[in-house]
Amino acid sequence: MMKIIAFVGMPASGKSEASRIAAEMDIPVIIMGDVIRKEVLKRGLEPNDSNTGMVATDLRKCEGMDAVARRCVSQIRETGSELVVVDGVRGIAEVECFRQEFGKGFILISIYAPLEVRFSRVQKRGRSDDMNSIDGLRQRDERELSWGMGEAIEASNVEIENSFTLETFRKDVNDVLNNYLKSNSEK
Ligand SMILES: Nc1ncnc2c1ncn2[C@@H]1O[C@H](COP(=O)(O)OP(=O)(O)OP(=O)(O)O)[C@@H](O)[C@H]1O
Repeated sequence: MMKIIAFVGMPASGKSEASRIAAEMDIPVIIMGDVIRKEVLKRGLEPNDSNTGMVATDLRKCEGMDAVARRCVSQIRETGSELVVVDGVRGIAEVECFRQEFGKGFILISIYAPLEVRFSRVQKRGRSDDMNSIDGLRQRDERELSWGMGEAIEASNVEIENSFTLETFRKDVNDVLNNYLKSNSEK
């Protein structure tokens, strides 16, 4: 059975870090945001932050909350890989779409780190769209939750805590992914 693993979690919980670990293990990673960037280019727009946000909202309005997930399904199948990681699941509608498509082969992993820990990491990350106060991060959390992130986290099959060192996290993610790689090769 084809296995699809997706990471979900609050902003700066460590999802990109987890996907990077998968890529290092030579597992194909499908980035949901790329679907939106592709659509931005198709519409002849400049791929900046505001256009990306606008197109993401528009796609969901026109085609439903699972629009981006549905566009990813064919890309996932085209990899021809038995194990694929999907980066960027944000809402329960997307989880339902993948569950419907891949059944028990879809595995959702939530990543958890407390607000204060995430904020200190955001400050170190210094990404242009990052917030510069803990209230800013709290507002970002609220926005994500209002789009169904809370339900998606609740629907996860496994939780990985990322409150410790990066080394510990990398080992934990590696162990979980290896488990699924192994259970694939046993069949
Ligand atoms: N255990 C850790 N110790 C120290 N730094 C960490 C740890 N885990 C992640 N980080 C760092 O914290 C920052 C946030 O992590 P990352 O970008 O992976 O989060 P994300 O969930 O993808 O965030 P977003 O939802 O905002 O895109 C990154 O700079 C990452 O390298």
